[in-house]
Amino acid sequence: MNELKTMKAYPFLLNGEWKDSTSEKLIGIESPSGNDNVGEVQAMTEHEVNAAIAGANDAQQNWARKSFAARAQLLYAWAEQLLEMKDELAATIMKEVGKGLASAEKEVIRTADFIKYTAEEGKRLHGELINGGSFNAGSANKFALVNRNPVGVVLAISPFNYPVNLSAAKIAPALMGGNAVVFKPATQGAIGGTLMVEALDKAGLPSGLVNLVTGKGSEIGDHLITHPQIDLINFTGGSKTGKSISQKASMVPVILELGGKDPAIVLEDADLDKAAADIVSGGFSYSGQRCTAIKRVLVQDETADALLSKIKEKMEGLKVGAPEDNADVTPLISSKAADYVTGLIEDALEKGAALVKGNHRNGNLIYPTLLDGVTKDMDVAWEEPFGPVIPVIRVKNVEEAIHIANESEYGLQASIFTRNMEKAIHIGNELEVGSVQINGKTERGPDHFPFLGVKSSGVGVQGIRKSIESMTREKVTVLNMTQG
Ligand SMILES: NC(=O)c1ccc[n+]([C@@H]2O[C@H](COP(=O)([O-])OP(=O)(O)OC[C@H]3O[C@@H](n4cnc5c(N)ncnc54)[C@H](O)[C@@H]3O)[C@@H](O)[C@H]2O)c1
Repeated sequence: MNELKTMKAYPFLLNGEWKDSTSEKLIGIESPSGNDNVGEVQAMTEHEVNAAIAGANDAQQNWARKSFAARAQLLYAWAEQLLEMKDELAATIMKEVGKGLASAEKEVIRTADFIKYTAEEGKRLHGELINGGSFNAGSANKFALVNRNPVGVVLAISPFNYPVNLSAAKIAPALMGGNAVVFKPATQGAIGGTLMVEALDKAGLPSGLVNLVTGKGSEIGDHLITHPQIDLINFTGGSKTGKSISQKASMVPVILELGGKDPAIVLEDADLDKAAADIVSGGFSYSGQRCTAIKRVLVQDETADALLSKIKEKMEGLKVGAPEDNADVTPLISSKAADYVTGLIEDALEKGAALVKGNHRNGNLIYPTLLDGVTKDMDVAWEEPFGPVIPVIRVKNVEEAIHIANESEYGLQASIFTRNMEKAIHIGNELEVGSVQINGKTERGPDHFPFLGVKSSGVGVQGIRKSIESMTREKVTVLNMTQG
């Protein structure tokens, strides 16, 4: 494994061995700035994918018999190894997905914390004993022992934007629950994913318990998700892919974390400085390439001018440039992604939106862009840009803000900025989203909070305890006591 670091073509881990694919096909990974080849990963064959799933299935039998304490030991060791590899991992995340170096380092540290907390939380997963007599007197001689059992082999498919964190956020709870994992990282993000698995391997991973599958999702995705030995699919990515997975994975449970169009609803009594600061960091950090980025602002007309001028002012503080320089706004993941964002901006401007700031492009780097006067006929009012553009939609009143917020196909999170807590809670109750943030930006975490999306934003619940629960199932054993 020592040679892994110096190789440009990264191998995959199959049943305890690091291998090159017999396909002899490699997938090149370019940095988002487009001027650096970060490395290559293997395009695995269907035969190799089958071996990965079969190996995981075999390894799971032994692992399921291990105590929670023994499973936790592997996770602690994994977290240690990740921290030892922090610099290498952070540099890889930076180059591969164009994230500022400091944020990339934070991603690694947060991941190690996540894994350790998962080990702790897993050890506290106690079963339950239910007395039948609480339903009716005739059942008083029955006791249900309710235990949590693994589902079997979990297929973990992760997106590019947090290639280490969102992958470990599937793998660690799955392992703690007694499952084996077949892990398919996003193509861009696959090197970070590979190094993360290397850390797990160094930590003493039993052979086959986590197998790494690399290749293009569009080529091997269907084969993976319809494989009969996959027992649960845990997917994070775009809503289109997620929906197609849920349709094809017939009778196999799915957990889907998908796209979002999180609104920030700003009322006239809000602390506008706080709202503007949160909108700027929530909308533009990592160039808006976050599922929970603020992706539209709904503001009452009489407050809009003051809010816009504060947002504009705070945008001056954003650093735009290279991930190596810790910029907040860096080149987008691909030219296709940048073209998409440019198209949304152009459509809005053609239809009469006012450009407050930005709309400047250099390669895949799009400068933070603020649009005022966005109306419902513009694509940017509804589509997820996954880029640094914030559309501001002016509304007459709170009811209109709630209506437009709920008209979206997405329902991940929403922010409400107001000093009136009762009003905030009322609005929050009306919003069709998984989480509401009162006086704060939309964001994932802390990682032990439940995390979910509704409508096209997802199915199932994650968050450390919830993730373990979502990837295990209850098993009920009924003791029928002899009456007497
Ligand atoms: N809700 C959340 O928690 C959350 C978190 C991060 C990202 N996201 C969403 O992810 C998207 C951005 O990530 P992305 O561009 O990597 O998403 P994507 O859907 O393009 O890819 C996600 C993963 O799916 C794989 N994939 C592609 N086609 C597949 C197929 N047919 N079958 C199986 N797998 C396939 C990809 O290789 C990758 O590993 C955004 O929409 C964002 O909102 C959501």
